[in-house]
Amino acid sequence: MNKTINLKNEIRIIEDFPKKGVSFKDVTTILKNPKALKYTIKEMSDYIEDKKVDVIVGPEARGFLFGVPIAHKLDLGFIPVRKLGKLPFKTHNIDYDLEYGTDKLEVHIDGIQKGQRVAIVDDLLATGGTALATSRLMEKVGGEVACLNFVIELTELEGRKKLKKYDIQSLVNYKV
Ligand SMILES: O=P(O)(O)OC[C@H]1O[C@H](OP(=O)(O)OP(=O)(O)O)[C@H](O)[C@@H]1O
Ligand SMILES: Nc1ncnc2[nH]cnc12
Repeated sequence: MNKTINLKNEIRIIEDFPKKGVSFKDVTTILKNPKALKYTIKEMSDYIEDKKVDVIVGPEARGFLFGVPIAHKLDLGFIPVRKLGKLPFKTHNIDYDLEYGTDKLEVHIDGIQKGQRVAIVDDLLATGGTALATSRLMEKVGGEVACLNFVIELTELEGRKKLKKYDIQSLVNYKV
């Protein structure tokens, strides 16, 4: 049954959101469709299962939506990476580039144990800034990035160029 799904048909495109010129890929239409959701979680979990991963990591906010069910399916824990000031306990942080200026991503100091292999899960790879910062944060705290897993990749934004040293999975590609 899973094999009959064409995931692209389950992603809603909204032009000019959140600003003119952006073709927004809306994954809420995957989340509300049980077959599409099951297919997505299975495909990503199957990939991660072979990589000897100890923990699933997901950047705020849409990384949580896919990261937690994948962690549950693989009997692993989930560690959130959040924007500055959102995590309640002590944190390690890293700077990352935004369109204008920089921001910080944080993880709890007891989130990742030294030597743990992590899979970083997010809904979408665009410029790769979020994935690169999350990967560097994992390495800074002693983790090893086993793979990066995305539902969607926007190929013309060339996120992969920033992430050459990592093993990357994406289920669906668009140019932008
Ligand atoms: O490859 P990049 O250029 O870094 O873009 C991809 C990131 O952008 C989106 O998150 P966003 O920062 O909009 O946060 P949100 O999930 O909290 O809306 C998306 O969910 C990825 O995390
Ligand atoms: N085009 C896009 N659609 C959805 N999320 C995004 N994050 C960065 N670019 C995006």
